[in-house]
Amino acid sequence: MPAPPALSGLYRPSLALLTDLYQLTMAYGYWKQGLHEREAVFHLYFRRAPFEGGYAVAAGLALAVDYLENLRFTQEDIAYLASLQGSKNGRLFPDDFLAYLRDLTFTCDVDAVAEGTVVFGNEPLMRVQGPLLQAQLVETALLTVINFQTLIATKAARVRDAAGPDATVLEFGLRRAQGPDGGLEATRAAYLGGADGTSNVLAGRLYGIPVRGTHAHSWVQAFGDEKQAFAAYADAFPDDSTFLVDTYDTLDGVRHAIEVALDMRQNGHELGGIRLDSGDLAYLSKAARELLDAAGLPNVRIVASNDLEENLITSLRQQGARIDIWAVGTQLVTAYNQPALGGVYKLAALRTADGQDWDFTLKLSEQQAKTSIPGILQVRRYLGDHGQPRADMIYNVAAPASLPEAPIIIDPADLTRRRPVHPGAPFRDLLAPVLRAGQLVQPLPTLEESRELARQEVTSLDPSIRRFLNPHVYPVGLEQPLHEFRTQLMLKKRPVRPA
Ligand SMILES: Nc1ncnc2c1ncn2[C@@H]1O[C@H](COP(=O)(O)OP(=O)(O)OP(=O)(O)O)[C@@H](O)[C@H]1O
Ligand SMILES: O=P(O)(O)OC[C@H]1O[C@H](OP(=O)(O)OP(=O)(O)O)[C@H](O)[C@@H]1O
Ligand SMILES: O=C(O)c1cccnc1
Repeated sequence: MPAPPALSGLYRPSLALLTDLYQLTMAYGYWKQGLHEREAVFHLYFRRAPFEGGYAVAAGLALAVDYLENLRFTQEDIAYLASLQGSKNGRLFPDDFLAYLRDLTFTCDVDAVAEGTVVFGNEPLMRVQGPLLQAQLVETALLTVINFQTLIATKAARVRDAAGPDATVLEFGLRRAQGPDGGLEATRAAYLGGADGTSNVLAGRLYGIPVRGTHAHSWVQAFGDEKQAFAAYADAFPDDSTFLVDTYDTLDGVRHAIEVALDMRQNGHELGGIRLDSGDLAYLSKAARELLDAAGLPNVRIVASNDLEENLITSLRQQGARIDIWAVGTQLVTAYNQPALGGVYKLAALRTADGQDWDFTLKLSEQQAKTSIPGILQVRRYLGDHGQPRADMIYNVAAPASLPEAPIIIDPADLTRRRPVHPGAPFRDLLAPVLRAGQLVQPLPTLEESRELARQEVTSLDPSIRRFLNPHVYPVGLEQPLHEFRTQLMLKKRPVRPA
């Protein structure tokens, strides 16, 4: 089944109004000042990996591109904007500006990190270069898409890592997600990050994600007794049954499942699995495994659910739990322990008025870590002998200085953290052309391909970076000349006040 990234068509033909009002008021202001065509460069990045983890998995590019390619203000959008009143009872936007918006299409260049790539704080996941009005206008939608996708893909990668490569991870979160769109898009990101399937049927239909499921407690309650309920389910799905065994007493439930499984076998069918949804999952899974094995049912798989997340899965595995399938809902789709990724979108360069040169721009902050990075940025990833990421260097592609053989990278938040890059180390640049003048350069990877990339990328990371507790900080830094340039700019912009 084809898997279209269907964000734009999902709710309405246009998502042009999926923005904060200030993007539109700034757009009008730029247009009025004649600045709307001035070439600008923005970068999208986050400052800290989520969940106090050592990395994030970049996700959402296909959805972002779908939004950008379909960015049009429809007649209805324009009519709505025309209806907005300013506080003096006049129209907020005049007709000539709305006529300009009506004809607007997205013509910027976009360079981005491929979905599934592991990424770290401060490095751009996306660079948007083009007319100031357009590059600014898309900020909010790009952030809402990339922040959420990257957050959930990262959570899923952690769950997958905890479950181990041989286990199956299912995402069961729709009912407790942040609304219909939160549920749908979380499923996409969870699959990209490492889940194997979902209970979410619309996500299956839209994104081609395998759909899986068992049955609810209500199914058992609806029948006179548990065994009867299992038999009825097996009657409906003789080759696709997983029985939920904990409605009354889990181990009694396992015994009833075994009785029905043996009856099924008489008719040439095999029970697929049982699901445990409460109690001590380590103890119960071991006890259930013993009962199933003793009954000659070693292939019946044990599914566990109940507020699972990566730390609990790690603990259950350490306790020797015999769980084959981890069904993870709420904690995954809501990113329960960190419900937002703080990705930002910052202006970093603007053409000079004569169009010949660049003004590199900076947003200062009281905290050095929050001061933005000026330039037209690229990320160079240096690799170890086995292709494993060793260090990332952010550099300015518009600065003519040639990169030395063994550059020094400097932590943007702490200039005392400097690190030479191993001379001659292999590298690759992470930001690749995606759109040129608003047109797709080449087809994007499929969701399956991005998922496979995420798996390879996460497993290529050193375990010290992957661990959940106090992970090792992966080195990310500015190339020395960029660091020096940024420092000069910071000093220039920060006024010296008398003591
Ligand atoms: N062996 C274990 N070690 C650590 N945590 C466990 C273990 N077994 C289960 N848990 C987790 O403990 C939490 C509490 O589970 P428990 O079934 O006791 O309570 P509950 O969720 O309130 O039950 P119910 O779903 O029946 O209301 C759940 O998140 C569950 O996944
Ligand atoms: O715990 P989560 O990780 O969010 O996983 C999803 C949960 O949703 C279901 O419970 P619910 O009580 O809604 O329905 P049920 O009667 O089918 O168990 C399921 O049994 C899981 O416990
Ligand atoms: O199929 C299931 O078992 C399921 C689906 C969603 C939520 N909880 C369980």
